[in-house]
Amino acid sequence: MASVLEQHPLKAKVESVRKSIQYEPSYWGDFFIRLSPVTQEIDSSVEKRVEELKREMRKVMRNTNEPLQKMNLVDAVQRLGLGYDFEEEIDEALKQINDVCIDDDLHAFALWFRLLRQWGYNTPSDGFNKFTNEHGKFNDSLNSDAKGLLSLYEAAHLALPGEDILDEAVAFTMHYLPLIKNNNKVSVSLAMDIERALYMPLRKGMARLQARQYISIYEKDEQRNEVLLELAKLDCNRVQRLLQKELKNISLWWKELALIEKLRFARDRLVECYYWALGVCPEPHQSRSRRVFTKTVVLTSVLDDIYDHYGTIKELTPFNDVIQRWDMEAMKQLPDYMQIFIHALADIFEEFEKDLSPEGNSFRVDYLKKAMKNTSRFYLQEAIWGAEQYVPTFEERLSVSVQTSGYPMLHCATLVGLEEINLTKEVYDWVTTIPKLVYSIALHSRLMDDIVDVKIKLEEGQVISTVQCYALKKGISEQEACVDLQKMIKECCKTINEELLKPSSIPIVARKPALNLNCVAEVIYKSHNSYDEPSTDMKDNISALLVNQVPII
Ligand SMILES: CC(C)=CCC/C(C)=C/COP(=O)(O)OP(=O)(O)O
Repeated sequence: MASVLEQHPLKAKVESVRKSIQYEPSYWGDFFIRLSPVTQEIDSSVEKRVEELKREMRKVMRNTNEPLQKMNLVDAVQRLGLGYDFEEEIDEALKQINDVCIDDDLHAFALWFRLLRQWGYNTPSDGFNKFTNEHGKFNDSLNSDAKGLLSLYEAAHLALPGEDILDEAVAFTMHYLPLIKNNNKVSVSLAMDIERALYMPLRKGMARLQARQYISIYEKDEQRNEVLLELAKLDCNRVQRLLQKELKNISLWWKELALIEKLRFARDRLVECYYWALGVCPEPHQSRSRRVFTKTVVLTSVLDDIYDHYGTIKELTPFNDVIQRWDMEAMKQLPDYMQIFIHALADIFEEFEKDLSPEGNSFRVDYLKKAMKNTSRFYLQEAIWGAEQYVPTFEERLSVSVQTSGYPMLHCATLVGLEEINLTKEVYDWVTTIPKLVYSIALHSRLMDDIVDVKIKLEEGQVISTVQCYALKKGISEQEACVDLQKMIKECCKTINEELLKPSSIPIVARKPALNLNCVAEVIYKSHNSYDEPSTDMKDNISALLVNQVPII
């Protein structure tokens, strides 16, 4: 069969130029390899104390009956990153809360709504009408209720498509929260929480990062539960030691592979990829998922650099053919750097197969292989468009760039590594067909990435982005296009919220990673492409999660 390039009418125009781009070297170098093993030893007395505190907390959760107290407790447990250990208690508490009629207190109602929606209940939003006037606007009398406003703001990020009242809630709270934050009647912890929320609402942040930040807020809260606070701190440090060990092993693999020493044009971002994995699979037991994810994404990053910057079109077409055929013999005709890459790729897939086959799950790896082939195919399409200076329509551009966001493949990679061994083929068929949920996270991350990159000058031979295609379609400036695309991003978030509600034939463990992938995109592409150029924020976040222990007293 003829390759995409040969079929293309503009083939004659393709003249290959090797582009070179200099990325910053890895900020972390060997840092995680050199971490001393003493700090990684999990102290058995800490383990013992953690178990005691957990037992104590289970009792507290079961014995708390007053609805608002119960809700505040569930919220604190989840926000402190301990939800994974109290699933049954939370489930039980939310079943009870679901049947309770919440009064006219804004904080209580908004918290009730958010906790239930987060847990997959399709709680109706019309209960917010009691806080609005006859024109559908929130009552200005609420503007001094700092806690209520914050809860309303957080709840509004759980909106489904068409829930205009929650758009109104975001606008209303975003107007008043910055004003009320500095009011001296607002407690220190509440002011800190408002500041955090305005920067990153709960629904959009990475769970472990938010847990680390919330420990610093919760310890200043006069109504804190001391048992819960101690547990959160010890657990955070304990999990950090486990993650350091995990990252050390992955870093040793990466060092031994020495891919970047051989392919100097590529980004060296192993630690950032692990941070990405930690955002998607935040629970301590999800070690295999993080490993599969990290190895897949770090090689995808190199693949992206081969297609975007280094490979010439003449090299890329046979390179893609070899990936499509997954034929290691056929790669001998390729340049050395491509052979080195393909070897590394084949090796990780072999490792995944070996890992999954004893539990009868090696079939999962076939799905990931297919997803990787797809990504390569679409990367090639972009490279060809770039070389030909082809200007796709917005719709054409989207059909490719949603795929090259990498998110459909990375969702699949997460499901490949998942520790739940009984996931059926139906789940993998589902993710591979790019259902609404996966499409929405892919579109969301693509648009976020392209919006932050819009200030970067197009390299010679690079295809124009979705932002530029949209601006051309509408006859508007790139800045105006960004405003419209931001609205599209908001709609994606609402669709994602909807797709995460119960019931579904796809278990929540397979859908939840989509939300987490979305949150990582929010954090990484917030104001800048912090994957390409790791920002101070990103370095600080990585240090908070993987380097600095929480002070215990
Ligand atoms: C989500 C994935 C796959 C992460 C791997 C690393 C990667 C390709 C990041 C995006 O880089 P970019 O901004 O250069 O991407 P693109 O070339 O698609 O614009």
